[in-house]
Amino acid sequence: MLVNGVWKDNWQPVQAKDEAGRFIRQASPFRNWITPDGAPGPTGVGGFKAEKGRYHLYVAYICPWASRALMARQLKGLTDLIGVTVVNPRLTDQGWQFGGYPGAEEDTLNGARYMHELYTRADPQISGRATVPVLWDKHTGTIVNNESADILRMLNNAFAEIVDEGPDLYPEELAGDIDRLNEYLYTNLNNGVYQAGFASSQQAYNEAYDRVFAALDEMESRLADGRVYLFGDQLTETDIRLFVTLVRFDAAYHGLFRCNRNTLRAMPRLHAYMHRILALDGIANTVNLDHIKAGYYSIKALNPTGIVPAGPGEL
Ligand SMILES: N[C@@H](CCC(=O)N[C@@H](CS)C(=O)NCC(=O)O)C(=O)O
Repeated sequence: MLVNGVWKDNWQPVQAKDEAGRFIRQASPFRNWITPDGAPGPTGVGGFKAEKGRYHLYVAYICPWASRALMARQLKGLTDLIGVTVVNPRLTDQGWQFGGYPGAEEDTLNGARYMHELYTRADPQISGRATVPVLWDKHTGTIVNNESADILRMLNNAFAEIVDEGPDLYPEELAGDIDRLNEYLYTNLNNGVYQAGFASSQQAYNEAYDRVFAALDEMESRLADGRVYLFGDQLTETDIRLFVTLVRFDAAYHGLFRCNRNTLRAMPRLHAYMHRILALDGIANTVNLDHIKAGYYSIKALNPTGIVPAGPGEL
């Protein structure tokens, strides 16, 4: 991680935890928004007007948070407006690296070798982890935002005056319900699997495991009335947020993170729901099973040998 702009290479063992051994995720420092006219968004400062070719996304296919942003870019028809660079799925002592793995790309935009170089370019004194996703502004040479919840929401309408495509992922009439279900799913499932995986006490693991499966059971029941998506016929950002965890479940969380009461495949409605979303136009391009497995199983603190399991071969 970065400390006052300098990289300290003990990345892996230093996951933050509370007194009961529960994994704590750090808050994202860059919280500006792209808006149609460059006015400030809900957080941060203004100056980031929606323009074709001005912004770039740095992502990892292994990463569920980055994949939220990739999915929104795809669903909202923004692939020609916002470029993407995919990092190497295997974590190094210097964090995320560019190139050096099939499907990983060099940083032709900024010429960085590691993601942390972009963070210090944006803020030479920065402290913290150099996470993905990063939404980069080519005009000012800085990070607009590195919080996937913000990026997912801003891509829903920031570019609406240039490209008006895809479903409304945050319809006004559902906003309250979406916010509530997002929070529930984040706490219990999206972050819950990480809390199970990075727990450093039995108690912390047990708590997280119970919450993960309670949430999965609840979502399986929610789909029992035959609804297509979580809120009915309309795909929303909550579906994206659930999907990115489901699509990694059998390949990474079931084994590496010990969320092993059952596989996702054993939950027929959720499994079919996951495939329904995977089949949407362009979404399969945002999912790379090889990167997911190679990436998660490269976390040395959890898998010192680095051996990547052969299965599951398909989702
Ligand atoms: N709150 C952030 C979390 C992003 C995050 O934790 N990304 C992970 C990959 S899945 C990462 O980059 N980890 C590198 C690190 O922690 O050093 C978001 O949702 O955008």
